[in-house]
Amino acid sequence: MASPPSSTVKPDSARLQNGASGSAERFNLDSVRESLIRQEDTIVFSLIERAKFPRNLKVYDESSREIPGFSGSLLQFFVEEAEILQSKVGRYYNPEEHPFFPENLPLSLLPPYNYEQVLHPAAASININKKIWNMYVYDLLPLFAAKGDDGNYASTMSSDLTCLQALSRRIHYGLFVAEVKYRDAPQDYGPAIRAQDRDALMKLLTFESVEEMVKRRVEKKASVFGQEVGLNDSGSDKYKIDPSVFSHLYGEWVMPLTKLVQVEYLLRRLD
Ligand SMILES: O=C(O)C(=O)C[C@]1(C(=O)O)C=C[C@@H](O)C=C1
Repeated sequence: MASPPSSTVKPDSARLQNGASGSAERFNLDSVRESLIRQEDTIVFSLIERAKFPRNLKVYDESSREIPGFSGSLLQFFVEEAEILQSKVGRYYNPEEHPFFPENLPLSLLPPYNYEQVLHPAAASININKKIWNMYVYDLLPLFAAKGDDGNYASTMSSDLTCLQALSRRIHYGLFVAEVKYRDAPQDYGPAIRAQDRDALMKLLTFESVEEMVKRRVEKKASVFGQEVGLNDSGSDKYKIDPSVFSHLYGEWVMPLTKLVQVEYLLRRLD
């Protein structure tokens, strides 16, 4: 596998909005990867927080009729209402943010912040949050949340919202990764885009050595951040979440979905 390309984008030609990296100065493959690395911390911390509560299956029951006039799960109600509020204060002006329930979101009551537009307008049509939702609720939660019900539904859903938004932000960050890669090598990506060749695009944007590093790093972060800390020992082998859950999460879902976002974006990059 060839070593990952380094970016040739001039810093002034495109500035990344204030993203998770906190940097508005550079837009290149290194800065985009730095943001992905920082977002790992957010994801690890948010899942550790969710692990304080048991599964609380009632929250995810789509046939429940708990909320008068609403058909769907308690979590669907909670996230929809949270997004309405967050939209009113401008969350979705940020091109890094993607709502789970984009239908009928109210306009912001605040004036838009002038985020630097580095993405092709086609980015606005890409939202894979339904896949992210199903992955989180049906695949990921059973891997780390203890069986049981403690009735703490509101706190559980608050944690779920934080996890879902962190995962969605990370996975849709593939839009920025793809834009950098295209700008770095239009001569490589152009023919595959014009041929609408998904497989060729997937091959071009995949770096297996980077993926291996990412999996090892998230597992290590989970073992550091999630370790039970006592005063009398130098470290324990008890963790709030089994660290291998994180390498599995990234290997099976986070990176494949980030790559799917990259392919979807690149396919439309020359529209
Ligand atoms: O770092 C990159 O080049 C990316 O495209 C990001 C990412 C990831 O999701 O972490 C995805 C695909 C690559 O194979 C390696 C890593």
